[in-house]
Formats: sequence, C-alpha cells, structure tokens
Amino acid sequence: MGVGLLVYVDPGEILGSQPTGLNLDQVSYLGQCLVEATPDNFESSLAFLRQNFSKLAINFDVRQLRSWDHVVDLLNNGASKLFVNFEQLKALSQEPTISQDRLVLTISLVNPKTDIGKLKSFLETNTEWMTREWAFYGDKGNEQVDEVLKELGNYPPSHDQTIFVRITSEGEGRNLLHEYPGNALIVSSKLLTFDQSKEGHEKLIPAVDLVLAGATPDRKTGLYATTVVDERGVALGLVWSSKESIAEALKTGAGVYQSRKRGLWHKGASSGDTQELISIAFDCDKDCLLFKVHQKGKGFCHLGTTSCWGKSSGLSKLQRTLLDRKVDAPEGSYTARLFNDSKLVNAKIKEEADELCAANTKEDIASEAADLLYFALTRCIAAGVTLEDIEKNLDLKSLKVKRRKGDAKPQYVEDKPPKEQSQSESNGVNGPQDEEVKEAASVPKAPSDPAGKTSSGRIELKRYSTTQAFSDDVLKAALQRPSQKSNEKIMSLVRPIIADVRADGDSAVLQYTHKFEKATSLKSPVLKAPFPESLMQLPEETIKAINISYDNILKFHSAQKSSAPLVVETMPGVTCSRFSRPIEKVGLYIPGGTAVLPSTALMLGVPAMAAGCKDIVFASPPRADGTLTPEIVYIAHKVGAREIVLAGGAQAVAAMAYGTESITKVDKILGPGNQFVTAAKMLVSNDTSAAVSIDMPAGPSEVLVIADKTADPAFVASDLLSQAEHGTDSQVVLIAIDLDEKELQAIEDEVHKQAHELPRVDIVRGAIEHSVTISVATLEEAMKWSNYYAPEHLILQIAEPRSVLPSVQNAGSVFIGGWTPESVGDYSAGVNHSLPTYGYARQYSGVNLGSFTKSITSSEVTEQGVGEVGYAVMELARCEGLDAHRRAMEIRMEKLGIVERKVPANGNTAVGKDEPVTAAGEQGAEATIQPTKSTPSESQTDGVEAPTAA
Ligand SMILES: NC(=O)c1ccc[n+]([C@@H]2O[C@H](COP(=O)([O-])OP(=O)(O)OC[C@H]3O[C@@H](n4cnc5c(N)ncnc54)[C@H](O)[C@@H]3O)[C@@H](O)[C@H]2O)c1
Ligand SMILES: N[C@H](CO)Cc1c[nH]c[nH+]1
Repeated sequence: MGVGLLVYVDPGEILGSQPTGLNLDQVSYLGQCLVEATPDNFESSLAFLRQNFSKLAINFDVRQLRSWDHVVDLLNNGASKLFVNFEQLKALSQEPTISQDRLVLTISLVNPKTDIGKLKSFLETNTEWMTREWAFYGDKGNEQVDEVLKELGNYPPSHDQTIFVRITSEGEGRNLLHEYPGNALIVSSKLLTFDQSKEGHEKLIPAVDLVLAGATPDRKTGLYATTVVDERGVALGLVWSSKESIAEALKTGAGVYQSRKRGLWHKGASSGDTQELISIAFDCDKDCLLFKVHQKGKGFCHLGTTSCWGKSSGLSKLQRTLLDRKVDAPEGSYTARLFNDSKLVNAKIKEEADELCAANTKEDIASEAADLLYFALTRCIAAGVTLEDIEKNLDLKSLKVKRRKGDAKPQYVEDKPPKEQSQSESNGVNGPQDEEVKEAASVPKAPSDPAGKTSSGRIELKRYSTTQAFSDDVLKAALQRPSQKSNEKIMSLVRPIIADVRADGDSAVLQYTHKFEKATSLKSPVLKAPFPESLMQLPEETIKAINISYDNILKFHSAQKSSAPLVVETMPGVTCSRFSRPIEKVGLYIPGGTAVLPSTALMLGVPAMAAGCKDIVFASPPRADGTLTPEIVYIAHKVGAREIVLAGGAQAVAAMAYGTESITKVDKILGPGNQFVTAAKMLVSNDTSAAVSIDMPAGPSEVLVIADKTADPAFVASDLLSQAEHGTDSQVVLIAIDLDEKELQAIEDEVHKQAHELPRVDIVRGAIEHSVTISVATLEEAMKWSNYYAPEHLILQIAEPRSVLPSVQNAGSVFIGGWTPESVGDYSAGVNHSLPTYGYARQYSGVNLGSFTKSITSSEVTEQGVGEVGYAVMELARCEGLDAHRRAMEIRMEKLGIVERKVPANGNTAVGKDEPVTAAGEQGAEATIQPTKSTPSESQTDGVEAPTAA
C-alpha cells in the first residue's frame, strides 16, 4: 500500500522543459505519482516512465490518448495503473493479458448529471466494476464524491476499494485531511510542500499532513509504529515515527524517526551508519508505516549487524560480500580474478548453466543453481548491477502485456532430425507442434515479410508464392499453425485440476472459478433449471436474432435425422438393422475466456435438443460477479437444459466428466475451447473410469480464403479479419489465384484499414503476425494447398465457386461465393460452427446431429437363417479357438436337426494352407461341414482345431 497520496505531475516539470523547482526525489518518497499523458506530451511521458520506473510507481491518466499503441507502450514500459474513461475501459477489458487491477475508471463529474448517468448504466452491465478502483475529477471535491457514492448505493465504499479523489485547491485539501481513510487523494505537486519552514508555505498543503490523513497512531504514545526495510524489502528493525520525524525525513531524504526517550532521532547521526530514504508507505489498514531505506555503514542495529535480527544471509549476504570484495578484494584472490577477467567469469557462467541443465536430483539442482547465481551475480556486481536492479527488471517484465513467446534461440535448441517432421506431415496430421521444434524450423523470409514489425507497424499477412522460388517445404512451414504450449506442459497444468475436482467436487470447482474467473462471490458452481427470468433479460432485438438463428439451426439439424431404421436381409432368414438413439446426458462447453460466445450455446444446444438428449448440461465460465451473460441463460432455457455449470476450463470439463455433489455426470462432452479445455477433454476421454466421450479437438479459430480476380478485396479482408479477431492464436490464410501486385495490394490495404477500425485490433495484430498469403497460378494449385491445410473454414470467393466443391477433400465447413461471409455460418445460416481446427478436418467432422446420437444395430435369424449362416459362424469361431461361440450356433443347429450342412456357394473355406478343406472359393463349388465336438485340450495342442470337412 502507498501513503494514499498521488502527486499529480507534468512530465515537462520533471524532464526539465518546465522547471518549477519540483524535486522528483521528494515525490518518489511518497512512492507514486500520476502523469497526464496526451498525444502532445506522449514521448516525454514515455521517457519519464522509462527513466523513473524503478524509483516510483508511475500512473498515467490516458483519457486523452487516442492510439491503442500508445496505451500499450505505457503498460509495457511499466506504468503502474492507467486512469481510463468508459470506452477505453471496455476496450482494454477485452485484452486478457491486461490485468484489471491496472485500470482505474475515471469519471470527470464536469457535467455531474450526465456523468453519473453514464456511470450508472455502465455499472448495470459491468457489475464487477462496482468494487474496483474509481477516480473522481470534480470541481467540488469530497462532498460531491460523497453524493455520487450515495446515489450509486456505494457509500461508504468497501475497505479494499480505493476511490481516488482529485483535490484542486489548497483549502479543499485541508478540509479533506480526515476523510476517506482508505482512499487516495490526487494532489498537484504545485499545491504541496515538503518543507514547512520555507517562505510562503502557508499557502501550500504540507505533504506530511496528507500522508497521515486517516492513519491510526499508537493509542498510548500517539506515535506511528514503523518497520524499516532495505531496498529489497528485507526487514532491518522496528522503530517509531511522529508527524515531526516524518516531515523531517521527507525534507532531508534521510532515515529520521522518533525515539520514545530521546525525541527526534536522525539515524546514524552519532554512529555514522546513516540511511538514505527511498520511500515511505503504510500497511493495509494504515496503522504501521514502512520506511524503505538504503542503509550505509555497518548496518541498522546498534550491535553492528545488518538488521536487529542478526546478520544477513542468502543472496543479500552474497551481494554484500561481493560489493565489499569489489572495493578491496585481496590481490590474486579468486573473486579478484573474476572481477578482472571477463572471459573467465563468462566461461564459468556457461559451465555452471550446463551443469544445472544436466543436474537431476534436488540437491544437485540446488547446488548447481547456487554456483550459477554466484558467478552471475559476480558478473553483475562487476558491471555495477545489483540485485535490486535485477528485481526491478523482473517486475518490469511481469508488467508487459505483450510477452515474447519465450522460445529458445535456435542455437540452444537440440536439432530434431528433419525426417521426424516430414513423417508427421506424411501421416497427414498437422497436430500441435512442440514450440522448440517450430522455432528451429526456420522459415525463409518472404519478399515483403515485414521483418521486425513494431507494434505500430502495418497489419499484413506474410506473402509467399508458388510461382516464385518457394519450395513446397517452405510453404508447408509457412502454413504451420501458431505454436501452442507443448502438449505435455498443458497436460501437466490440467492433470492436477482434474484430480482436485475428482477429489473435492464442488469445492474444488468453486475454488478454480474464484481463481481464474475472479468470481469470488460465487457460492454454488451450478445453476439448475428452471432458470430465473431475471437472469435472462434481453433486448427485444437480441431475442429476435437468437430466435432466427435457433430456427435455422433447428431446421438444418432436424433434417439430418434418418427417417426410419436401416433394415437389410443379408441372407434368407438373416436380417440386420440399425437404429439410432440420443445420447442421454450431454455436457456442452461454451467458451467464455476472451469473448463470451452465446452462439456456441445455440450450435451445441439446438442439435442436442433436436436429437432428443434427455439431460442437457451447459458449462461456461461466469463473469467476475458470478453471473452468466443473459443470452446463454436464455438459450439454455430455450433448449431445455437441466443445469448450467458456472465454471470454465479444465475444472468445468472434469466436473461434467465425473460429476460432483451438485453437477450431473454426463456421457459425452462437446464444445470448443482453449488449450486447457481441449487438453482436459482429451484426458477425461482417455480415462475409462470416467466413461465419457468427446466430440473432437476444436481449438483456435482459423479460415482459409481462396480469392481470384473476381473477388472483392474488401470482402476478402473482412472474412480474414473475422477469424483473426478470435484470439492471437488464431490463424488466417489467403490463397490468391493469379492476382497481380496491384490486386494483392488492394486486399492488403483493406486488411490494414479494416483492422484498425476494430476494437480488438491488438488481438487481430497478434493473429496476423502468423498468417500468410500464398499466391498460386491456378485453381487446382489453390485446392491442393487448401486440402493440405485442411482449414476449419474454407471460403470460396472465385468465379464459379460451386464447381470446385467436388475437389474439396479436407475442410470443416465451406462458404460458397462472395455473398457468403464466414460469420453467417458462425451465427445464423443453420450450419454448425463447432468445427475441427488444427488440420483435424482431415479426419473429423464438425458437430452435427450425429454427434448427439449413437447407433444401435440388431440381428434377427430365423430357423431358415440358422441353416444359412450357421456354417460361417462355426467356422470362424473355430479359427479363433472360441468354442463357446461355436457351441452357441451348434446347439441350435442340432436342435433343428441340421447335423451336416453344405458350405454355401460363395463361402470361401480356404482358411489356411495346412487345412485339408476343399477349396470352395469358386462360384458354384460345394463342400460339406459336420459339426464337431472338440475338447479344450484338443484345440490347445496345436492352437488350431482341425476342421473335419470332407
Ligand atoms: N473450433 C471451433 O469450433 C471454435 C468455436 C468457438 C470458439 N473457438 C475457440 O475457442 C477458444 C475459446 O478460448 P477462451 O480462452 O476464449 O475461452 P475458454 O472458455 O475456452 O477458456 C477460458 C478458461 O480457461 C481456463 N484458463 C485460463 N488460463 C488458465 C491457466 N493458466 N491454467 C488453467 N486454466 C486456465 C480458465 O478456467 C477459463 O475459464 C478460442 O480459441 C476460440 O477461437 C473455437
Ligand atoms: N468462428 C468460431 C468458430 O471457429 C465460432 C464463433 C462464435 N462466435 C463467433 N464465431
């Protein structure tokens, strides 16, 4: 926690363009500040952040920024929080890598009525924001904010909800000192003084007063308990502070405390072991101060040790020793050699890194890691880099919203023999690839490959061509799906989740929902039908749209029912039939991570209902307030679902596969999802004790568009983008038939232009980074590559689209002609959108009515049939050495008096080369067979019971 005070600074003030006498060190003692970033000062705001990220938490008011890239740049460079408006909040909330804790909803209150109205309607649909962080920028300060909070029914705000309030005048600041104990004040640096002895200070607010607003002193002494820590947060001792000592510390930048016996205590005044103040902060309930200091000399304790709890240990101790050695290492000592010989230290780091990789036991790993840390820290200290610098760097990396993939560079990856790769391709399965293998298979750059693309670069697919010098291998590599976490890695994350749900049922499901969905208020993991009306309140137009789609999906899927059982008489008196039955209990997973997909609820729920499944169970991750989007509840109600599991990911899959106290165990789980969902589906379907099957592996969405000269560039681009916006792991492919540079450019321009108009432009950018255009000369070539890729969606924007249907061998669903966007299939045409991805269209179909049914077959043999088929049954049972099988037929033949039976005209009795059976394969040839009575011992002697055919 900070001190509940955000100093509002202009970057110009600190970077020197507007010298105002502001002392950044003093601002940083308060631990945090707020900068207003505008398009005009963006570069200096960013420079200020980069220079000072390690000194203090820097927050930005970004409401005037228009560029998404600018906002992301600030987050990536370590901005602590962003103060945002409604629109920005909605867009940023869609980006899963941005933590909601880094966003503060900022309300201007300039036109109170409109602003409060807006806030109210925003909170109605985004209830989770009721308890998140808000900032009010009014001109009437605290009282106005009280009124707003009361009107919203959020007064007083909960203890853990910070409300930032901007103070615009000195008088307002003074009046506010005792209000809002848990909250934070935003005060311009121009209104603050760190030195009350300066002339003219009366017109300013003493920083110490604001720091102490709402703090609780010790009841007896009136002092503030104070923990003193070093730069790394290691505790040095416990002391007391007073308002006077804090003011003095802020003024002098030193460790100054309040001795209960001797008054004001300038630490080190007599011992020389002084302290430089880094920052002050309060604990969670504002009754204990935290002074972070740089301790000089022997240490903090009067006994001469680093801390009052004795000497330091571990990495702190190693750093202390190395720092001392750097100053006075005995000549010829090993550490002195390391400091002076960079080749030696570098070689030792590599040697220890190798040893750490080779270590196996816990002890060896710890020992090798310790050696590596020793040499690595020596290298750092020699270069003036401390543990604090390293830790700051780690913190900065953890704040990046766009992380690197983390693959190793090719030289560190063990080479895989090229054979292995081509083999998997020749198997016809383009399944998930190990990340490292993919990285190693370097893809030559295409001519217009925008290498080193920046986040503000052009959004375009990489270009390849079969008419230029690109080998098939290069094109195949370009068409690989984006790498996913290795199968084993995902499995190892998912297995414990499944085990927990099996062991602890509902409580485990809830626990994971609290963790992943942040729905901490959720008390039950399931919603049972009948679902309350209040949970499915929808605008009329949404209901209309759902109903249109529902009807079309129902029509198309109902038509897939076979009208009557299949009946075939295979021989006189031998009748076979097949009839289908609905699977009784089905679990339908509706994704809800990066986007909520009610349409998937339709695509799974409607066919399940049409098939006649008895128990339909939905599962979907709830929102942070524990509720589901009303569209999903409405659809669940419409298809007659019995319950909705309020959980996502592996925990939802496990709950449906095994059942819990309150969740129904199902027979089959269907529905798409991310890697965790897919891995969990695969694991449970492989566990015979779960007795559950799954539909298929349906992962990140993808599309392949085949376009010729007749295609409209804007249509082509829009179809590519519609799948690119699903997730950064999506991939889109354009196969361009005989397009010249101008025509290709027209599509690329449209992609770039349309992408920038989308709220999910950053997701699109991520997907397009691994998406490609392949130029081909002919339609045949286009089909060859499309069938190789086996896309989830194939879009034909060509002159005569229907004519190529016979050549489509591998695809989940085909969209014929320029007037058929892929999204019509996603929502409303009637076809299913739950389709195989990742090349699985080679062997799987998309979800259809048959996915919810199973077939049962029947046989019926009459007396006549026994005579007809008996011979074949007995002979094959004999071949397999299964006498009980043979007997079951023999007994009936005996009863009917059929002791000898002719081999049917078309029966092939040539069962083995040693067999003394009359060859009867030729048309019309006849042989006879006599039922035999072999004993088990007979058949065991040589494993083959000799037939007695004559
Ligand atoms: N192929 C198709 O037919 C089709 C149809 C619709 C959607 N999709 C795809 O489905 C996917 C949906 O993915 P999504 O993420 O948006 O939603 P999701 O519901 O599949 O996954 C969200 C869940 O993932 C789990 N999770 C997240 N991070 C985790 C972690 N670190 N460890 C363990 N579990 C974790 C959480 O439980 C969370 O509830 C997208 O890739 C989309 O393209 C495919
Ligand atoms: N295109 C997705 C299938 O890959 C399905 C979907 C749902 N909502 C929008 N699209």
